[in-house]
Amino acid sequence: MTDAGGFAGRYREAVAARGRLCAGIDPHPELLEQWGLPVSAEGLARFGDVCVGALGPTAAVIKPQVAFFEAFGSAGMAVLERVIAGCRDAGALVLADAKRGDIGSTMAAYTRAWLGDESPLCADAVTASPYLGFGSLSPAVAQAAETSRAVIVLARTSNPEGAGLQLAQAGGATVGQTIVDDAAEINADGRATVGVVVGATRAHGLDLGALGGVILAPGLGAQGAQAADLPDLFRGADQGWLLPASSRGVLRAGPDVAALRAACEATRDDIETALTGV
Ligand SMILES: O=c1ccn([C@@H]2O[C@H](COP(=O)(O)O)[C@@H](O)[C@H]2O)c(=O)[nH]1
Repeated sequence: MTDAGGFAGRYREAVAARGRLCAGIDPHPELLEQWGLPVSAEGLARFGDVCVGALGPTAAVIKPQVAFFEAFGSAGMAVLERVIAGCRDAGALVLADAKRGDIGSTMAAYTRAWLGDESPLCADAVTASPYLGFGSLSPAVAQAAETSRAVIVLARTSNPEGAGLQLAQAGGATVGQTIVDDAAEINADGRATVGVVVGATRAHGLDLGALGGVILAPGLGAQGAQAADLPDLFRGADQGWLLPASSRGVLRAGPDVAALRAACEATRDDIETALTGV
């Protein structure tokens, strides 16, 4: 798969049609129970089917949290493969939230798993940790650029524990800002190959103006962030690239497919209203 505009065109098309929401699929054991499902690979599969049916045709971007599938071993990963394929077939972009990061040679193997056309886990984008050095992500960035996909790197995460590392000074800027700047440099070609994670849970202090890529902003709903916070938090950023994310806040509306879809649409509408003022 190649196209001249890279990931940027596919992403802009998806959010223009469906709005700015990344809907998370996080099958917490508590949610399986709340949905009346067994905490087993079978329950996970039924949870996944409902999510694909409800969110696949509605959300611009769907973010399965890989950890909740891994917890069930190979059976869980088989479910994840079906969820990824089902959401992509329904027209959503899939962002695998795997937060991979390792030395370059191992990163190349992770890249084959999450961004390789031949892989059953192949997604449109994957989250990555740049804390072995931004350059260690080069295999993923190169593969993403070549195949019109994206790598979304952790810059300023939504959890309070991230501050010590991400706000540390590194050569006149915070560590988080150096990640954003490294991403912006790659995105100067207009392809939006590298996005960043910036939590919506607190002021981040980053200059995102030159990023030119997705700003994944988790924290809406269960972590306490609200759509109304977004315009101020992301003032100065190109809000066309802002992609607020919610998992449990939407998933709690299940297991009824129509109710889950309505919760996804309502969250998306709140975000669009907050960002556009209409
Ligand atoms: O900084 C980060 C990076 C990733 N996440 C992930 O997003 C979802 C949030 O789930 P909620 O249920 O909406 O709280 C989850 O998969 C996290 O691993 C994040 O929260 N913060």
